[in-house]
Amino acid sequence: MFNLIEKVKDVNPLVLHYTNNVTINDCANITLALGASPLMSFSYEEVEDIVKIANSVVINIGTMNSELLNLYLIAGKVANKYKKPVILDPVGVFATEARTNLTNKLLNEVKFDVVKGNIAEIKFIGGFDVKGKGVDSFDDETDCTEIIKKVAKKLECVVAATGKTDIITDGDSVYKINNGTKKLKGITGTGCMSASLIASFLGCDKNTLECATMGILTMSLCGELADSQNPAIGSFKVNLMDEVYSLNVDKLNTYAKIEELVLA
Ligand SMILES: Nc1ncnc2c1ncn2[C@@H]1O[C@H](COP(=O)(O)OP(=O)(O)O)[C@@H](O)[C@H]1O
Ligand SMILES: Cc1ncsc1CCOP(=O)(O)O
Ligand SMILES: [Mg+2]
Repeated sequence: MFNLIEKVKDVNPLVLHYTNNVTINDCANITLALGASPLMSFSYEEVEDIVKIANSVVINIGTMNSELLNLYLIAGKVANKYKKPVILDPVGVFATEARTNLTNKLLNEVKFDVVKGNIAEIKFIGGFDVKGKGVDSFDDETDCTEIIKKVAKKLECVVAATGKTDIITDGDSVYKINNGTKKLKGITGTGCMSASLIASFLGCDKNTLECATMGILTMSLCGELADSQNPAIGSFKVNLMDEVYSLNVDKLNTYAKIEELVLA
């Protein structure tokens, strides 16, 4: 699986984003740092043409508005039509009824390959009680593996839930990642950027579970490495980008704290 870090650079997939206007620039830059090509769009006019040329599609509802609701739906459906892998980031799904309704509509009408959110967002989609505020999760205390597996079974796709321990599962096999640093919560967009990383891997390989795992591992591990000298928060963000740019198989072999649980 770690060889995907080289494959993504060789393939240089085109990663189409329908994303929020808070972290859009960071998503573009992290995609480039990993070795893929970002493309952002807010246009109805080009959906069909632009999805056709993309290798993968991100739909992130973070700053949705009434004009964008249908765009996300159309983009998702066109991605399905052209068999392009598509990932949903249901940012703040638990925060407002409008976000909940949009997410439910997307999940009902689009077949997603991956749904990625923080643990509170994913638990909420599964119908569980959550601890969160706005776009942030405070749901880190207990092991949520069984809950996240249930959500993956319900959604019939790979689910990636981020937190102190990241959990990635297709409902049967599970990867748990114990890299990371609290500082990743101190800058906005580390969740959004994780979706960009997953989509970059999805654009170059067919193993959805491994691509999702590598996307989350890249963020958590690079965050940990970026924090090794305890930099202040602004420098941490710069270091994070540098670590993603220089991540390789050797570093993954040395530092990844990843556990695989396979169905007995
Ligand atoms: N308490 C924590 N300790 C270490 N890493 C964390 C912690 N919480 C989140 N992370 C990491 O931060 C990144 C973003 O996750 P998260 O903050 O859950 O997403 P979001 O930004 O969507 O809310 C992930 O790589 C995750 O592993
Ligand atoms: C703060 C904020 N508000 C709307 S979208 C957004 C960015 C959320 O980014 P992330 O989910 O990566 O924390
Ligand atoms: Mg998020």
